[in-house]
Amino acid sequence: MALNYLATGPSNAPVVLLGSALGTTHLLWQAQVDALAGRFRVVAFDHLGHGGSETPPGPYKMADLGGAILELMDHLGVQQASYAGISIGGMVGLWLAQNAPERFKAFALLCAPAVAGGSPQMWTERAELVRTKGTEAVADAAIGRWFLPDFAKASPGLVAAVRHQVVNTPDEGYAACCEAIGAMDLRDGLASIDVPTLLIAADQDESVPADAVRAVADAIPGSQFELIENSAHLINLAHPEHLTTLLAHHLR
Ligand SMILES: O=C(O)CC1=CCC(=O)O1
Repeated sequence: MALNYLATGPSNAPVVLLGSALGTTHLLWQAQVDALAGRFRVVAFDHLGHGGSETPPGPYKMADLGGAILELMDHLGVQQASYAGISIGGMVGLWLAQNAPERFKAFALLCAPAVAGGSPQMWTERAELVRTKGTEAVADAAIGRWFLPDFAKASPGLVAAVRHQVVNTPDEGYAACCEAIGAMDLRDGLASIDVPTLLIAADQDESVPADAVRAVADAIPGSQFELIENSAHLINLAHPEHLTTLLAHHLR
C-alpha cells in the first residue's frame, strides 16, 4: 500500500476520506477526525510523497495522486466514500470527481482551484528550490501564507506543529507534488461533474484566492459555495468547529 493512513470510527459507518495540503500530513485533520469519528469511518491519509506514504521519484501528476487514493480504497475494501480535501487535497478531489465519480457520494473541497495559481514556472522553480535546499527553504513562507497573523500569534503550538510537518515532508515528495500542481488544468471537466460538491474558500487566502474557488463552483452544475470569513488558507485549523459542521452536513 503506497499511502499511509489513519482509520477511525465504527467499521460499518459510511466512509469519509480526508486529504491534506501540500507539505502536511493526515494530522492536519485531527480536529475533524475527532469530531466526525462518532458518525463516520474517517480515513485521513498522507498524499504520495508525504508523511508516512511512499515517495517514488517525481514528477507526479494529479492522476498519480488520485490513483493512489483509489488504490487505498481498494485496499480497504471501500467501494464508495465521501471525500474532503484541502488545497492539493482538494485539487486531487476535482481529479477524482472527473475520473472516478462512481466511487464517490459527495465532495467537500477547500481552497481548491482547477488550474494552478501563479505560473507553471513558479511551481517548477519551487520544486527545484526544494530539491536543492530542502523543504526548510519554503517552510516559513508557507506558514506566512497559511495563517492570519493574529491567529498565528494566538496559536503558536499549532503553527509550530504544521511547520514541523512541512520540514519533515520528503524533499522529493514535496517537489514532485509542486510539479503536479504546476501541470494541472482541470477546467474542461468541471461541467461534467455530477457528484454533489461543496466548494469552500477563505476570504483572506493568499495561496488560493476565493475567486479561483468561486470560479470552480460556478462551473460545476448544482454545486454549493461557502466563503469563510477571517481566515487564510488552512481554514480547517482557523475555524475547526465551523468546518466540521459544514463537512458533517454535506458528507452525511
Ligand atoms: O503552498 C501554498 O501556499 C499553496 C498550496 C497549493 C497547494 C497546497 O496544498 O498549498
